[in-house]
Amino acid sequence: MTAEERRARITAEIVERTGIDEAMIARLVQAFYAKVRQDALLGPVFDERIADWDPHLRRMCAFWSSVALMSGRYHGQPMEKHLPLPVDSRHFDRWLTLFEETAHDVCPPTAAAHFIECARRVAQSLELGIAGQHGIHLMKGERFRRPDHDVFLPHDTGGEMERTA
Ligand code: HEM
Repeated sequence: MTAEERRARITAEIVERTGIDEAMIARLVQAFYAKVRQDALLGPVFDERIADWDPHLRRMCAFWSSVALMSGRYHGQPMEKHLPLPVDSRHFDRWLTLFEETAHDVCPPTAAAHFIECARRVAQSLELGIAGQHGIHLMKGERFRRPDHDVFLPHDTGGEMERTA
């Protein structure tokens, strides 16, 4: 079996088990970013960088198709895009909360669980990468927290650049 055939087989298995298809991905992406754009913590971080949302949403559909269905549709470098962002564990927690809410609203339970598992994995690796760029090697269970003057926050919440368990 070729690598392409193996990938097609894995995709077919995920589709059969979860019911995820491109239409469900499009609904999830639309609903999630509608919430993100309204969010006091995350909205401004995106507004600063995304002028035209249509290409971003198309990229995010391709990304989720690649991650959730192993379709190979996305060709990009998310880590590079996230390293310069003024974010820390607070933003990742909020991102995941909104994503999980949306997945449960938009998808059947098995599909939601699959998306959420993938999202947690990618979020963790992005947070590890961002911490690493600041010279902090996060150990298992540790989180990346920056001083507030170095991070976008809608209001003052306190904190130093540190690891937190
Ligand atoms: C702290 C939470 C997050 C924030 C504030 C954030 C913000 C952003 C922003 C502003 C961009 C556009 C960057 C640009 O075009 O210059 C972006 C792109 C992207 N984000 Fe995030 N993000 C977060 C978490 C995540 C997570 C957890 C994932 C995956 C599960 C993710 C996946 C992506 C992808 C795939 C892109 C497109 C990269 C490309 O252009 O190819 N993000 N994000």
